[in-house]
Amino acid sequence: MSKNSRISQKNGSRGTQGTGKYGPNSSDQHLICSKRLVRRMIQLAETKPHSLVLDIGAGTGAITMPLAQEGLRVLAIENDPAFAEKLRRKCGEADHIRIIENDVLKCTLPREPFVVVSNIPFSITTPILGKLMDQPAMPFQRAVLIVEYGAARRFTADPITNPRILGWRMWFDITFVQTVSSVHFSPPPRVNAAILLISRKSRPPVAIGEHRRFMGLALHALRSPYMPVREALSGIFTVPQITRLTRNLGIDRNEPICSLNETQWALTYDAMRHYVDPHRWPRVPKAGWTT
Ligand SMILES: C[S@@+](CC[C@H](N)C(=O)[O-])C[C@H]1O[C@@H](n2cnc3c(N)ncnc32)[C@H](O)[C@@H]1O
Repeated sequence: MSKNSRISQKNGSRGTQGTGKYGPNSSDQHLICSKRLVRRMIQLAETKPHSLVLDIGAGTGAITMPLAQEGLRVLAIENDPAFAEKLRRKCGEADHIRIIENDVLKCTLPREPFVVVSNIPFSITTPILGKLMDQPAMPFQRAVLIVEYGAARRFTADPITNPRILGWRMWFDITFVQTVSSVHFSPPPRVNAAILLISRKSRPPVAIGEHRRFMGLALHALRSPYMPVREALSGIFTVPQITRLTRNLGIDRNEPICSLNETQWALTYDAMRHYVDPHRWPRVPKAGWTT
């Protein structure tokens, strides 16, 4: 594995197999105990031979080991010292598995294309997804993740009311694959889980180079998601421009702004770029913004 491929919480019941109650993740250690579930996840990842695959929150290797057996290059990230040590012992000298004992949120992601197959710690689901998708220019390609059921529903729901999720869904397809019963984990979490599939859009409706400016529009327009389109866009477009735009979008000016789908957002962004004076464009958010 190249040097460049370095990887520069609150619910569920308490786990007891890692550092346990004195460790960093005592409520986040629900280990997979179903080989069939792991096989399904690997199948959904559609990796190519020698793909670089990240296992975020690798635990004792329920996903890492089968990934390595497929001949894939695996980067296993685990911040519990006891789990990391168990994993190191299991992996032995395997040179295509690299273990990073660190907090995933402090790691630098690889600079080469990579895939993620993980049963992630539920309590940091949003920060992990943000790390993967807030900067779509990064080489992250695809993820098969076990997340909490409610989170999987939230990230795939329509209408999209949250600008950060809109930003993710403009460049990535996010799909709810299936519910996963809590009996497939040890100890079982209090809630069911789900498989979430994320894949980079091959033809995103807005170019990657426009991402920050698009986020300016999304943050401004969705500041109050159920506001009528005519009001939400009034600081940017003139009244005649809004009339023309809503006609082109095939919607009523009084519909809530959150009712726009990804294609309609792209058309709105395009109209702003072409017909609106730049001094009326919403401010571009600073690097590191989140909502
Ligand atoms: C749900 S368990 C999954 C373990 C293993 N992948 C499995 O499926 O059996 C989540 C794992 O993430 C680890 N973890 C929690 N917070 C973390 C963080 N900030 N950075 C890295 N690993 C973390 C926990 O120690 C735990 O091993």
